[in-house]
Amino acid sequence: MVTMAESKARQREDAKDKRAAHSQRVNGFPVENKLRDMQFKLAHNLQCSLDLYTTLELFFNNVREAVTLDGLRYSTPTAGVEYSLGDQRAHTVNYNLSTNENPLGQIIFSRAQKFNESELAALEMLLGVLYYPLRNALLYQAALHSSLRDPVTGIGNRAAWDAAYQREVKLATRHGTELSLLVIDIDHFKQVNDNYGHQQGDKLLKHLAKTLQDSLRETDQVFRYGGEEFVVILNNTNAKDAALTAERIRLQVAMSPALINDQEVFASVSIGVAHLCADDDPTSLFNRADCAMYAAKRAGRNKVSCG
Ligand SMILES: Nc1nc2c(ncn2[C@@H]2O[C@H](COP(=O)(O)OP(=O)(O)OP(=O)(O)O)[C@@H](O)[C@H]2O)c(=O)[nH]1
Repeated sequence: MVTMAESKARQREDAKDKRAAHSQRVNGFPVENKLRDMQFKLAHNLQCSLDLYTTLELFFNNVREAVTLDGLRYSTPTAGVEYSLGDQRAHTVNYNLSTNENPLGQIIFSRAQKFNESELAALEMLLGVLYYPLRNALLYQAALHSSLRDPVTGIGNRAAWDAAYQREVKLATRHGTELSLLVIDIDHFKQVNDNYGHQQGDKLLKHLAKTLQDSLRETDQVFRYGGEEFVVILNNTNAKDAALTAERIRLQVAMSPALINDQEVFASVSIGVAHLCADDDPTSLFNRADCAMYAAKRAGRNKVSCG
């Protein structure tokens, strides 16, 4: 049997529970307390990585727990990043992000239905948590990028080459796919330095890196190995096509003068080609391409030789 006092107390408790439930969710949408918990959880999760793409994925997945979203697009022209997550839909909301005047890029949320005011407020609250992790991820990416770039030519440096080469040989060996390698050395480069000075020599290196990149497919990878030597990894490329590619590069270099001290200076390159065989490892493949390059030099320069 329930007394009158007990019944009143129970009614008071029920009303309290209802108010609490209401403050957690209105029309299926989480409000203040819940959002604060989500902000806290998001801030915690975003501490887990300095990688830009992981940061954006964590953010997207966490925000989706608070607001229904189909897609997110992030772009920053300054860092050359464009990244999409989920499915992009008709209704979008854009935010330009910055801290202390430093641009951090643009985020576009999208979904099939319109966003309402309280959802926009929630997105903005959660975006507030993203600013500093995003800034740190961008700084980390810039540091990583510059540690792997050759400052003279802007292409991958020796460290980038080492990592990429080991990885590509391992992958090609494991999957049984074709892989070829070019070792490219500028002919008589010392004369350019001697005649025009080191700064102009650097200009020629830059010009050559661009000519190489323009002569290759996007999936080919070109690096400055050191000094006036470049290396190119050709994925999914057999020996015959690698030799044709090398010949195309040789001709392109010979036909594209660099502008040095307002004069057109023609350079040439000697190229060694090697194709990955069943019993090759990264060192043996490289040595064959390198020896072939020296054979091309001995044969008179401005030549392609296959090892
Ligand atoms: N400007 C400039 N010169 C460099 C750089 N790195 C190496 N060099 C120069 O590259 C030249 C290489 O000379 P060598 O090894 O004799 O080769 P080469 O003159 O190209 O002759 P061959 O390779 O035999 O055709 C040297 O003068 C180096 O100082 C660089 O970053 N910038």
